[in-house]
Amino acid sequence: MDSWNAPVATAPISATVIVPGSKSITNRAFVLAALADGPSTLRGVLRSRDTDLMADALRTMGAEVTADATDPTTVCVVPQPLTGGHVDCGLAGTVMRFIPPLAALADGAVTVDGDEQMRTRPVDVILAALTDLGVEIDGVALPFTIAGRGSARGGAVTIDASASSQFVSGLLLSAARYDEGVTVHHVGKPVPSQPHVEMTLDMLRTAGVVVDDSEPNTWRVAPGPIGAVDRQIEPDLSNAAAFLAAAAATGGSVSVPSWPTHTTQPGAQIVDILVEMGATVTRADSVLTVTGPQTLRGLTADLRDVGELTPTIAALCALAESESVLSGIAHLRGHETDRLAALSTEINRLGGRCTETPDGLHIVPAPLTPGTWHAYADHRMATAGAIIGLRVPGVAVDDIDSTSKTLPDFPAMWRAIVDPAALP
Ligand SMILES: O=C(O)C1=C[C@@H](OP(=O)(O)O)[C@@H](O)[C@H](O)C1
Ligand SMILES: C=C(OP(=O)(O)O)C(=O)O
Repeated sequence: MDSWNAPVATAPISATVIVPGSKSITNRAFVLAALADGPSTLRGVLRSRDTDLMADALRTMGAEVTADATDPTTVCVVPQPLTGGHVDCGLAGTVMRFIPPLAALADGAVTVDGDEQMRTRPVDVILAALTDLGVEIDGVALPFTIAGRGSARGGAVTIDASASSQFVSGLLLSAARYDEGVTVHHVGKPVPSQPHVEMTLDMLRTAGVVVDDSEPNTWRVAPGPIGAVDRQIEPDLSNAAAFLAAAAATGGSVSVPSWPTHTTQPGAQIVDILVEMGATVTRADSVLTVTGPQTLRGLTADLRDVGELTPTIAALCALAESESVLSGIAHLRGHETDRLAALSTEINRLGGRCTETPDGLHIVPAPLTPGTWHAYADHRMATAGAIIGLRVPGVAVDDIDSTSKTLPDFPAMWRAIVDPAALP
């Protein structure tokens, strides 16, 4: 694989970026549509490795998932009786954690496997929960097999979801189709990425599912139909964050149209974080614009709710003029790669000063030097390298293609904002 020379910003970046649909909303919408009481139309769907894997998984299990011939981001999903099959989850946490509860409703065995690197990402909690709910499963890690029986009993289950909010979301998304519904009770350290759980609840309610979340750490989904929807998917705000960070890093301005007024996406919180680091933000109609400061400040923040923003934020912290303490993100050790180890190794490789703490990172200003930035097959590590490369000449990202996990056009989009004159 060829390494990619990160383009250097020779002037403050000034750009407008059209950001494709949200990975998290797309993959939830796919699951709900496959379980719904009629055909759904999803518009503004993200087309990327993670979302195409989800579409393939549902097709394998019998659902009709068809992209519009002229607009691949408009997808029609027609539910069909679910059957067994083989599912590849790649490196997509949403596929590995959202498919097993749905597979329990299939008539036949569903085997699930994924990338080599996926085998170390936690999945045992959701498999144990399904076993408690009466589902027969062979395996506690990838590859595993769910013995779908065409229906599942459901009931109440207690889990420790501190390693991933996706354990909760996965169980809730299919829960209405279980005979007794499903009640999930969490015990243990706090559930990370709470906005992603809110996103699940919000999308279930939009589909007419009755969910009770009135007790802390307990979610009750009543049995019943899941309504078909015609849904416009919001831009992916965590992907948008990398482009807004380019404005923050270079003292430039980046605008993102169609920024939602209300959203459950944790990526929206990048705006407050960039303001904390010295940026200014304006909004005109639906266009959000971030303008970077002359001097980027370090950040002290608990990122538990917004863990997936960490690589983007850490890249900015490595460029900042004061120290940063990022906490609440021990669970990132189970993301696409151990992100705390990866970020500290790569920042230090370029001459930076970053140390891992038990639940985060401590980053101290230091001049950065040229070198190779390793992505570890992690899309957000790759974009973090690109952000640092804006300000540090000679940074090469070893695997920029890993960005295809959620944003296949990233290299061209990045080139377009840094060096618009070079466009064909
Ligand atoms: O439900 C979702 O769509 C996601 C939940 C979060 O996972 P964790 O709770 O495992 O961090 C987030 O990091 C991931 O990118 C997407
Ligand atoms: C943690 C992430 O992804 P996944 O859905 O694979 O968990 C992410 O996109 O930052």
